[in-house]
Amino acid sequence: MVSPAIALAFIPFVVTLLIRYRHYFLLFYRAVLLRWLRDHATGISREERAFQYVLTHAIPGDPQHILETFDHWANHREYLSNIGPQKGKILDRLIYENTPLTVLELGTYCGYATILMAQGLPMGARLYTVEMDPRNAAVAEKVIRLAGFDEDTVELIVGPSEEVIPQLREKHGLLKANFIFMDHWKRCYLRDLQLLEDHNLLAEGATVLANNVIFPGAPHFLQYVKTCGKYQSKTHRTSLQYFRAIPDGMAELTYTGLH
Ligand SMILES: C[S@@+](CC[C@H](N)C(=O)[O-])C[C@H]1O[C@@H](n2cnc3c(N)ncnc32)[C@H](O)[C@@H]1O
Repeated sequence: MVSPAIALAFIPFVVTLLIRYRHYFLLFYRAVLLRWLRDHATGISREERAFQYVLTHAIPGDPQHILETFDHWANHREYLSNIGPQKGKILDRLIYENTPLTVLELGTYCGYATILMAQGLPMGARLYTVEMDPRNAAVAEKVIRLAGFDEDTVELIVGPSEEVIPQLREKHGLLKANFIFMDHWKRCYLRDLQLLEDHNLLAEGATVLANNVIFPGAPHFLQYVKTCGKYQSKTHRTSLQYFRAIPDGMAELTYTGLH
């Protein structure tokens, strides 16, 4: 039995923890608890609820307005795992600077970053986006088509990246990617980068942008890109999507092919 005196001594420690990590607790509350409660109350997923809001508030065929409507929902209603406006600016600038003809996104979610990238692509470019959760993919498909992008511009592939990547060339006609946006589960980053290398799917000079390398973090991935000799890399320091108080970053790699 813990004596009341010892229990009292822990109170300042617990209060300090609560204050110090309050943004992470708030994130847990918004992203996990609230989501769970509302999923049960409404019987539909958070992503489907966000889509219904977008459908009734956004202008069809206007990708920018659709992005802003998602941002409004995520800021004022429920948290979403979209890349969000702050990191979106970095992604938008890199697409503009690189003018890639073939783009691969790993982790489509609701299609937010997909339409952000698609709206900046040069004529004739093609974007492949991979999502393993069929419910998220169903939402993304509707969002991408609502934004006005057809199958020739954006192809959504439903399946886990480890199964899809080896089939990209034969089944989907992707010869080499010039721009890769990695935004799926962080533990898959290293494995999938090596899969892309092994299947010779990275064009020389290709840009790889990896999200959330600080929070939740992808240490093995970062260690590999720094030591393998195949990439030049830098980190864009920013904050977690829709949570300015939580530091995060995106790693930008340039594939040199040398090792
Ligand atoms: C952070 S969200 C992606 C956000 C999206 N890129 C955006 O900014 O709009 C991560 C998504 O990756 C998907 N995912 C996770 N691991 C995956 C894998 N191995 N293959 C394909 N999709 C995956 C999840 O189902 C989830 O929808």
